[in-house]
Amino acid sequence: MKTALTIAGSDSGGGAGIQADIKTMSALGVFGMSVITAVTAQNTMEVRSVQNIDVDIIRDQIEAVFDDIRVDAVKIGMLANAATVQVVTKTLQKYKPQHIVLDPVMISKGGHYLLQDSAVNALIKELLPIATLVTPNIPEAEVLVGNAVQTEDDMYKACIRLREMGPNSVLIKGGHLVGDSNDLYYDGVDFHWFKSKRIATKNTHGTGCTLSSAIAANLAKGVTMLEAVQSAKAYITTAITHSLELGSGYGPTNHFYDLYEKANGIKRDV
Ligand SMILES: Nc1ncnc2c1ncn2[C@@H]1O[C@H](COP(=O)(O)OP(=O)(O)OP(=O)(O)O)[C@@H](O)[C@H]1O
Ligand SMILES: Cc1ncc(COP(=O)(O)O)c(N)n1
Repeated sequence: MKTALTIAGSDSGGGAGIQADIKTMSALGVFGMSVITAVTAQNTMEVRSVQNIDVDIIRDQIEAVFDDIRVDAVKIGMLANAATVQVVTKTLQKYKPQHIVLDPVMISKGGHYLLQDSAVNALIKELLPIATLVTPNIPEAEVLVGNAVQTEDDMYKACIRLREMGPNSVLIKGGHLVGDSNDLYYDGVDFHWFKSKRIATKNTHGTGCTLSSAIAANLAKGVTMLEAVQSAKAYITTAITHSLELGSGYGPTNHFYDLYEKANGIKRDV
């Protein structure tokens, strides 16, 4: 069986973070493993408190997995602070996984900081250069490139700038723009739009986590990056279309594989 490892924060509400990642990997028929960087007390409305995990324990979790189990792809989400960015980078450099999908999580839907401002520099200098793909949303792309990203033209420019910062490829997500929810991909040669109509729902908690995990799961199965993003976009679109009315805030996406299979005519490949 193919495997994928998520390095991210825990969301007690189950909609984002590690929980969304493992649900996505399971739905796509990939064996999910986890390194927990922080424990958040969170629901669909708010992040109440956060306990960052000691860097030694983060390093030990990564080493425990890699020293024993083949890892076909890695997905990185919430990293909380500079020390965590540094230990994750250093430990991954030791094992050199083939695929690293970096979702540069910064702020939750409810406005809580999930990455300290002082960690952004370490993320740019250390982690971006070893990423296979980086998947910022619009506000994250703005922080990383240092200017506004609001139009399609801005997205093209930000993709080029981000790629110069070291990752093999870039996917800027359009979920935070008005109008359709179109994501722009750039691999240094070609641009590619992954488009979908905006689905009228407030239940979009964990959409970025789900998308990046689906890309990692697809890469673990051995498809090309373009195929991995294409089918992950189909997965997240179905997951948002059938999102769940749970809680009073931003509800979670839906990971029932049968819905995805039906919507896209794809058979499970385990
Ligand atoms: N209302 C929507 N309708 C259709 N697609 C959407 C919608 N909202 C987000 N998406 C898609 O979901 C994916 C994640 O994008 P988004 O910009 O929401 O990421 P994000 O802000 O990092 O997510 P999160 O922080 O909630 O995990 C993208 O493919 C985006 O186009
Ligand atoms: C542990 C964790 N990781 C990531 C997110 C981002 O998701 P969202 O922007 O939907 O709140 C989150 N809220 N919590």
